[in-house]
Amino acid sequence: MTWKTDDFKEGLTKPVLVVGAGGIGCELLKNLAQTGFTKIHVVDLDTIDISNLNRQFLFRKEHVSKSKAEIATAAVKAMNPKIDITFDHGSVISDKYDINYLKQFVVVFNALDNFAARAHVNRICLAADVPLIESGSAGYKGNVFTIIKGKTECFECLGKPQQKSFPNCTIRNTPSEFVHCVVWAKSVFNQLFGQVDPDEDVSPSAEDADAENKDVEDKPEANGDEKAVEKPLLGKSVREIASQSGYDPQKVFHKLFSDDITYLLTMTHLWKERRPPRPLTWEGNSAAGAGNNNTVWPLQTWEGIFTNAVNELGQRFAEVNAVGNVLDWDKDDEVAMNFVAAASNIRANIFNIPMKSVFDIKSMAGNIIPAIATTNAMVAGMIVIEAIRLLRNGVDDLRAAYAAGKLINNRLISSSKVAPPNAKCFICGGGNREIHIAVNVEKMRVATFQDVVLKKGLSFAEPDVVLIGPSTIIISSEDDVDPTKTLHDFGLRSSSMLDCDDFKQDLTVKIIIEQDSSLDEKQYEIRDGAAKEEPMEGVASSSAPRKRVAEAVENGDGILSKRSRIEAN
Ligand SMILES: Nc1ncnc2c1ncn2[C@@H]1O[C@H](COP(=O)(O)OP(=O)(O)OP(=O)(O)O)[C@@H](O)[C@H]1O
Ligand SMILES: [Zn+2]
Repeated sequence: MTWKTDDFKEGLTKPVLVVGAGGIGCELLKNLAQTGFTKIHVVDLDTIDISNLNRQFLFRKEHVSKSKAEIATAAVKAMNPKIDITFDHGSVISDKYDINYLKQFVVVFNALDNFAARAHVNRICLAADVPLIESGSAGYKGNVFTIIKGKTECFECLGKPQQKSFPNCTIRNTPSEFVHCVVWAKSVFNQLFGQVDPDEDVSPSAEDADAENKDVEDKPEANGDEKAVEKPLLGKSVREIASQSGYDPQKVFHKLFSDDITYLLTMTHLWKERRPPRPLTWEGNSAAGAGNNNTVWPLQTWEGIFTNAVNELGQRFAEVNAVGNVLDWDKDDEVAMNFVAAASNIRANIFNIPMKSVFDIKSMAGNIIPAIATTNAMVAGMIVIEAIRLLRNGVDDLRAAYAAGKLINNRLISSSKVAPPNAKCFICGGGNREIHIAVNVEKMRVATFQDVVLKKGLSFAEPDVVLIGPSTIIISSEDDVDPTKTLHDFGLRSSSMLDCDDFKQDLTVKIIIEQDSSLDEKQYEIRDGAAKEEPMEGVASSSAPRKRVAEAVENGDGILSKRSRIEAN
């Protein structure tokens, strides 16, 4: 008996939508064409970059800078001219891809690389009641699962993966892993050459973990000879020291690796159970020992590299600053990368943490998980198997498939039953769509609430927000918000209730505001009892509210439990 029944063959002629023509998308389009799908529409907003060519095999060198969707479409046509394939060079979040448009497809395939687009497609597919096959890969890991309204969990049932963050006091006072030094070094770059952000202060912190430490705070101000041990220059920021000295590398080095470390040593209780750091003095070393980027160089060499990088970046900063700009850190800018590599290695050495190579630091600092062509090929294969199951037997036959990057029971690819919808999911769970959000209404501006909380945090595309009761319009998707107004200015208080409606996603959610004056203007907390954050080091856990704090940061492509989703591909 063949599985290619007439019904199945008929299914292959129905229109399918492929969202994303990158690593997984190229493999998938080829598989769909070879499996016999005959009506395909593909959408991708990007153009081909030379770095895509190693794995996005539908593209060639001559296609660089051309539309991915267009070239992929032409390549599929060349494979089989009978296939009716069309494309859009644009975003799936654009108006064209509304719920009605989606209803023509028998299945949608996500081959995306970011949470926002994935969440949006999840919502519009649920609203249109069209099955969505979601997929992702990161390094050797990959997964595929199908989302069917009311039958399976959706993309957002497990909540949004939180970016790994480290307690501020660990970064500033007591680094214990190399990555803490990398995070610190990237902040130093911004403090010296970028947009100064007070939340990214790099100097020792006398707060939090050190609240009990009276040694420093209670001592009278230093005078005369004792100055070096008391509060060495902590009053001046590294930016002030740098600009007052014309970015003198010796002065910057002295502040970061001598004065600040000496200051930390005065917080004696920090070092009762830790190995204390060791201040360094600048010796004017050169970068002569530098060699292969894969090897770890001697400390003196890093000092020389640090010196060269401060000199060059200081000059660049002076040029751009003269016209009101600042520098942005970029892992592919060799000098900026060298600065971070040198600063993190010197700090690591001071804190007795083994140093690392530029290559290792680059992948830590750039948060890079390599895209691997064979993983994408495996994922695209799994997607088509799921699509065939879906077309043949519907939801009963589906499996969530994943590659864990290692053999499990001698298999590279494993699968599990599809999970049912999470009753608590605010997208597909049914019942009350309510979210409790803590903000500081006096500090948070409506514009921040719109961009950071609703769009970045909760993945709304075009939210309209009304204050329930007085029916005040807080945000209208058709008008710009007043950038000066706070939530308080619009009458929001603790327990205020908002109706948040997104026409594009056919989604209405009730938001209950909880006032928390400990939060700053860009912070918010989803108080749903879901993900918890560890308390700050040194703060008794009983006194620390163990809640999720989401910041105004783009979420990283976080990964992975058995069933969880993969954000990159
Ligand atoms: N909103 C969107 N609408 C349409 N396509 C999108 C959207 N967001 C992302 N994409 C596309 O999804 C694809 C994801 O593929 P992939 O992860 O291989 O990314 P890439 O950008 O090609 O590679 P890399 O990030 O490694 O340079 C990309 O081609 C990207 O342009
Ligand atoms: Zn859900």
